[in-house]
Amino acid sequence: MKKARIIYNPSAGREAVRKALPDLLERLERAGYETSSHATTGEGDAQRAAEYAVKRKFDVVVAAGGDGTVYEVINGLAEHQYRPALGIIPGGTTNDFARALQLPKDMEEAASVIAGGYKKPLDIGKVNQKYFINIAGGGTITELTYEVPSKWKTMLGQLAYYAKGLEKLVFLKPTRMKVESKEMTFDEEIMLFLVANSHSVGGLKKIAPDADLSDGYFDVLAVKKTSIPDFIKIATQALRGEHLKDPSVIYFQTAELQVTSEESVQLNLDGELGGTLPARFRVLHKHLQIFTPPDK
Ligand SMILES: Nc1ncnc2c1ncn2[C@@H]1O[C@H](COP(=O)(O)OP(=O)(O)OP(=O)(O)O)[C@@H](O)[C@H]1O
Repeated sequence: MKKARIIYNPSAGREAVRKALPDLLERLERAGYETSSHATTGEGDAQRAAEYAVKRKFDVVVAAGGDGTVYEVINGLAEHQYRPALGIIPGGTTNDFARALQLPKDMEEAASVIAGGYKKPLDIGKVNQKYFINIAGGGTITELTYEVPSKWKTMLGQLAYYAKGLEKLVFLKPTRMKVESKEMTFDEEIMLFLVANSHSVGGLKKIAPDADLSDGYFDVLAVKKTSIPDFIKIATQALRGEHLKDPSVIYFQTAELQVTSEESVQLNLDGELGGTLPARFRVLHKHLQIFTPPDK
């Protein structure tokens, strides 16, 4: 019998996953899996739980929670030779990656996607000794995701991110960064820097419109130094995916890049604080088998 383990964050999404867990387990059992679960206890625990699942040769690991839980689980799986297939249950506040995969918002329906058995080999990103699957970023505006207090998330849900974003905009300042790759090299003052594996982050579903999770490339987007009103204009255009023609926007594809700065720049990996520059980014092509809705 195939073994599936659900690693879930009991505090995510106002305890939504904790409440749904019995139904999620039952859905997988009906699909023929022997199931077990692990409730995470705090930072780093989902990664340790994923490493345990690798060691015990589970067939499937399910990350149930928000993007932070998915990020930790990926980091527990990525560097091993044997890697269980990954299922995702969107139970967090924003669920960017689940959205990029076009998973159903309803957790039981997302469990049915895993039960359905259709999966694809997808790319992930490696940066220094860490891994990400959705989007990595740098620049003061990207600090907002890990600076949102969890109390705000409980009270406001996704609005908490917009509130923090507005606060960050007021203090937005450019950072000088040097980006080097085979395809493009620049040394500029940057308002926002993104290395996208998928096309969607936050409410911006077309921020990296050409990003494809299995093409072997990152889509790199940088916004050069602008005034705050111009930055807001570009952000508004990004809602419709119309920001790429702005002269302040640099956009290109590459499988590998090196980023350095003389300033202290924190890296945002899938919404979590993931170390600082300098950083070397590399695509690990089709590195993880991930359950998705079948192609239409
Ligand atoms: N039992 C727990 N109690 C409190 N915090 C936890 C617990 N388990 C994990 N965490 C923390 O929660 C973070 C991840 O939260 P997660 O992304 O799953 O949910 P979220 O914050 O509601 O959603 P989103 O990331 O989409 O905003 C982890 O980085 C970890 O530090």
